[in-house]
Amino acid sequence: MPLATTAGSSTSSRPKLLVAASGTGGHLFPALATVEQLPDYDIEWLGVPDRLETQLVPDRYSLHTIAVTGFQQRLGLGSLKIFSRLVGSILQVRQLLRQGQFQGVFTTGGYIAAPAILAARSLGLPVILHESNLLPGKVTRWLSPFCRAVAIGFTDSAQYLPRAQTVHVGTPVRSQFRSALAESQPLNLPIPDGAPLIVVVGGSQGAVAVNRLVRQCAPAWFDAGIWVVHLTGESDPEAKSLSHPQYLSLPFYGDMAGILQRANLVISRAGAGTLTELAVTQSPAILIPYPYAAEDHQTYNAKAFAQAGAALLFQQNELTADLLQSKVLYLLQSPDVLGQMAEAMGKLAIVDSAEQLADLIQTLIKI
Ligand SMILES: CC(=O)N[C@H]1[C@@H](OP(=O)(O)OP(=O)(O)OC[C@H]2O[C@@H](n3ccc(=O)[nH]c3=O)[C@H](O)[C@@H]2O)O[C@H](CO)[C@@H](O)[C@@H]1O
Repeated sequence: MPLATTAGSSTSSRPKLLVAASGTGGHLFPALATVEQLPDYDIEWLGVPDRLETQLVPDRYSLHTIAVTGFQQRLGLGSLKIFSRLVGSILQVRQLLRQGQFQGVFTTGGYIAAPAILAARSLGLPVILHESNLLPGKVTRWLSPFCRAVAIGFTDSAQYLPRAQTVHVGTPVRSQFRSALAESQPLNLPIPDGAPLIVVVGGSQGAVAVNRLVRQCAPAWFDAGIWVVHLTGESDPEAKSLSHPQYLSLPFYGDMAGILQRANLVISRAGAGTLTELAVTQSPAILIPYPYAAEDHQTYNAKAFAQAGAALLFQQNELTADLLQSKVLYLLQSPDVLGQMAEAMGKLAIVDSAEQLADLIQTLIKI
């Protein structure tokens, strides 16, 4: 498949950086937050043709797309196909890097990182990889020795990357989070001032199983005067099945900084992006890791937050509606406990992570 580009490349004497970030909000938002801090760089993007980057990137940067898929555990015909596709995509990225005269690559991991790292390495170009999860993904573990530096979101990730140059920077959050911290803006949602508020978020794609549990619990919460903002994701067929004056359901919401800051309690999956945002906004949380995430990596993330006292952790298979309903009621009636959790969240925050990562890029990738 040929390399596709959505906008013309620019030519200039500024350093040129190829950003390889693709798939989910968890990969894209930290990358966008970082490059916002690199105004002196010419940025172009590498992604795939059918994921979130096609919505988030083209307005701001040229997006080049290639066809790559995930890596399978077992060897077989499928993996041979993936391998030959990988070789093809390495060649495409090599050509892009050479023709575009890029000085280096910045990637947030995942399957797009493999051809990007290998192509850059074959041309002797520096790569900086950011890994937001506590348990680094496979591509990060395999290819981190080829990167000039691996910036990590959790200090404990370093133990899984013994042959990499790791630097702990946390995970960058969008600039909306930093401005919300500086001065809180009114929310564009009709929630009365002072009403207790639960926000439910299932990562950038929503979480159908969590949504179902929340809808079962919600009537008891409404009776207790609690409001619920439910970010359902786009793919929940029952997303519109509950209606109540204290209930707002949205497939996706843009002002995450505002809503998380306003929440008394957040019920969430345990993707690294959302966890970082919860820390920055000091929002106490109940975490329900996505049970089918690669190598159960969300449980590793969630455990770090639970052990710090910032969140309660429940595995989806042990969490009944009764248990969730009563935990939430207990927490919302225990302001001291919520206060301690919020404080513990704040201690996990690295608010200037984007700046730290941008500094690292500027030190290692220049003309
Ligand atoms: C299912 C899965 O494997 N998810 C992974 C994916 O992130 P995934 O995108 O699923 O989840 P994350 O929590 O990392 O990020 C979600 C992002 O979407 C934003 N958001 C969400 C809902 C909404 O309505 N509006 C909105 O803006 C959140 O604020 C956050 O910035 O990559 C992350 C980084 O490798 C991993 O930690 C996650 O485990």
